[in-house]
Amino acid sequence: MNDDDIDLVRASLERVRRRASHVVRYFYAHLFTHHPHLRRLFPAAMDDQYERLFAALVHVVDNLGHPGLPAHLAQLGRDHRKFGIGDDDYTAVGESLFAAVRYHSTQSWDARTEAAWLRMYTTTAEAMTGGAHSSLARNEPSSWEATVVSHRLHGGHTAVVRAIPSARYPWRPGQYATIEHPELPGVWRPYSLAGRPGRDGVLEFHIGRVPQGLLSNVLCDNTEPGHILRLGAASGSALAPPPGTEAVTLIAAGSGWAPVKAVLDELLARRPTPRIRIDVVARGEADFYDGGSLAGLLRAHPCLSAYWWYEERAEGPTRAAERLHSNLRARREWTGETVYLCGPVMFVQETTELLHECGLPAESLIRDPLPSSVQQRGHVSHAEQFLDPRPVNWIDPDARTRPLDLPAPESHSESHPAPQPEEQPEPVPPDSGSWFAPHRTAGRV
Ligand SMILES: NC(=O)C1=CN([C@@H]2O[C@H](COP(=O)(O)OP(=O)(O)OC[C@H]3O[C@@H](n4cnc5c(N)ncnc54)[C@H](O)[C@@H]3O)[C@@H](O)[C@H]2O)C=CC1
Repeated sequence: MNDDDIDLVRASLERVRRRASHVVRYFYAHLFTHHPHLRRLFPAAMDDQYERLFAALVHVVDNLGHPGLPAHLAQLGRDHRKFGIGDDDYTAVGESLFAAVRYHSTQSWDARTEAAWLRMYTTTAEAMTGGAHSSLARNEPSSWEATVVSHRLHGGHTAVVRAIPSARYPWRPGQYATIEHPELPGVWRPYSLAGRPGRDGVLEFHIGRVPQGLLSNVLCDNTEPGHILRLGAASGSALAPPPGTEAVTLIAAGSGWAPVKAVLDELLARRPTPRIRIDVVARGEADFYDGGSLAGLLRAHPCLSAYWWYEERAEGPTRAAERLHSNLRARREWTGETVYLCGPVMFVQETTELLHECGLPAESLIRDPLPSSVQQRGHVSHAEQFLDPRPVNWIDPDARTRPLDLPAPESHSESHPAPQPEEQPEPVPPDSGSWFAPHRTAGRV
């Protein structure tokens, strides 16, 4: 497809974007009417699926022409083998997609637009089926069964689940796996792989509870050793900093610690080992659920220093992040440093902006690998978000409205001294009260 095609498809999608929820409902109605056998591939409750489909479509269209898109689609096709879909099903999906966009485009749909959509969809489907065929040629399973060997729930909100797959499960630090639980057939969600690949074959996942969430809450509350989960192929980029990196800062908030832990394990196995600083942001002092394993690593590796940032009682939920940000701002030297960052979407975005302001080059920042379809929970227009605001994913909604009357910012640490910036950090501005604004909604898995 050429640049004209890309422009036509983007313009056409932009026109139907504000009616996203109608488009996806029409799409599924069309698909299930004409191909009823495909209904079994989807969960019983489809609400979340509506958002995910449109977000995935927007993600592809936004990235048309990007050199990384074919590899991403091939990986998606490999992962879609877990649904048991064949090449013909891609044709069926394409027909329903065109029908849905055409129906909602009314007068703006013409022969040129249709031809551009056809070329876009054919290229996309070929890249996905190509990925599925190569995976089949390598004799990979279409999905893996994994038996839960341990389950620990921390602070009532984050579970560390360890499971052993029935066959070798290839993955690299920074990647994620989609999981299906027997209690929720057809509901798949991605979770980062933590720990080190290959050591004992056991896979580790950190699952945060999500208000009104489905799979995350079942994995927190109704999962125990012996349960069998199903996993899709490991996906996403392998994100460890390049070999030869001398200084690395790893920043994790909440269960964003999972991929950071995997990257950390890989870095610690390197010789020479880089100098590593870790900043962990958590809701409260007791809420860093994996402190025990980090404390062990700190004792064993002198190249490592770690800092805990957490909210005090009665503080707003972004105060720990603000204190970390003041500290990052006060750190003068970013040359030669590689930073890996993972956590709630808004936290990642704000920290990214701050690091760039501090002079960290864009290429030195490695960010959360989760695809935007997962992070953004639906790429809808501002108007639609305003009319249908998403819940803010915070465990204690009242905490957001408490007045903030706080002492000067300070940092907290365990095992190692608190970071002492050379200069006083800038005072933290009072909470602007914008926590409820729709654009600040944090995405969750
Ligand atoms: N579980 C996993 O495998 C992975 C999870 N993630 C993401 O990490 C996040 C972790 O969620 P939880 O553990 O529930 O984290 P959380 O909700 O407990 O947040 C952790 C900390 O991040 C800061 N924070 C939260 N929202 C913020 C905001 N809007 N602005 C500034 N700072 C904010 C707060 O200081 C908070 O203490 C989720 O969004 C998830 O999508 C990312 C990659 C992997």
